[in-house]
Amino acid sequence: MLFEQVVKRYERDGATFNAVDHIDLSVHAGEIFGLLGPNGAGKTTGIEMIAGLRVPTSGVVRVLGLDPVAHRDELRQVLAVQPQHAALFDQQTVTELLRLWASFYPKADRPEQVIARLGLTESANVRAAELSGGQRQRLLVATALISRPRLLVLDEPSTGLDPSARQELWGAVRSHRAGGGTVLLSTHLMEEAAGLCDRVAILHKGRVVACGTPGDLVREHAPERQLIFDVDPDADLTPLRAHAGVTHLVEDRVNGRLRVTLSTTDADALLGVVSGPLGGRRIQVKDAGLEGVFLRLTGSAFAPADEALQEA
Ligand SMILES: Nc1ncnc2c1ncn2[C@@H]1O[C@H](COP(=O)(O)OP(=O)(O)OP(=O)(O)O)[C@@H](O)[C@H]1O
Repeated sequence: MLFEQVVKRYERDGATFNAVDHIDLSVHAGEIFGLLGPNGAGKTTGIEMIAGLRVPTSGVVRVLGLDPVAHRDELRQVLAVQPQHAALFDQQTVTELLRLWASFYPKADRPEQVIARLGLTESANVRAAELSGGQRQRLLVATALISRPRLLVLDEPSTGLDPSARQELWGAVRSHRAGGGTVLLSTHLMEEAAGLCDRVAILHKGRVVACGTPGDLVREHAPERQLIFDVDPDADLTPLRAHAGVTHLVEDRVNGRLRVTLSTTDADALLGVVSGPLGGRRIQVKDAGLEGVFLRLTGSAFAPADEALQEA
């Protein structure tokens, strides 16, 4: 999947703006690629251009070598998109709907297999209208998975899923990749981006502000770590304050002890000082992680998992 200088311009209140603003992006065969960005960053607009549902204002979009607008019918055989919202035939059961979907594709998976993989077995005979939000979301993902597409595109697939359903979804995504498929997904969940995706692009106001493996992005944009520990109240913190790798240090009195929280680019060396001469106890080390990268580059926090659950 390739984007070259892609622009999508919309009109709002009589003015135009670029919801997607000169994006270059390539997703390699066999990877799980995550699109992250605050609300309104342009993720869905990008996904809809991949699906051929929106025409770029300018630039080039290629999906598996094809132009999604000109070759939509051809692409439909090898690309599947799970939209954020979709109308389903509400009177059909989960199994009936998936049988119908499977019948459109020559090499589709068996409905029972996809149902089991996404933890929908207990809902197999439930009509779509009667599914819970999370079950309906899994059914949407199932309709995309069943055709065994070369490129699977998921728009916020974890929305509304509880933690165990999320694990099942991630298992299904990984096994799609293991079977040779490529996956592009948008997400608001840090855990999903960091744990599931091989590479991620962070979008902000229609632009790609960073792209790479989660590990590389953390090393490049948020290398600091936090050390939190307790010491005796009369401990001498001068060596820590003087250390070139310490960027921030805060002291709090907690139950007669001194609680120190510091940010550092040199956690390994400082750990030696804290646990050795300084006699630090209850030492915790925290990474800024992808969350730190996101915060630094977009100015917004990732939605906490609970909030993402409530969105459904
Ligand atoms: N048809 C449209 N006409 C005008 N503006 C639009 C249209 N569709 C989307 N937008 C605007 O374009 C911007 C990007 O929207 P988009 O839905 O692509 O963002 P997103 O990153 O998917 O957001 P979210 O995380 O909230 O789903 C937003 O400001 C949105 O309001």
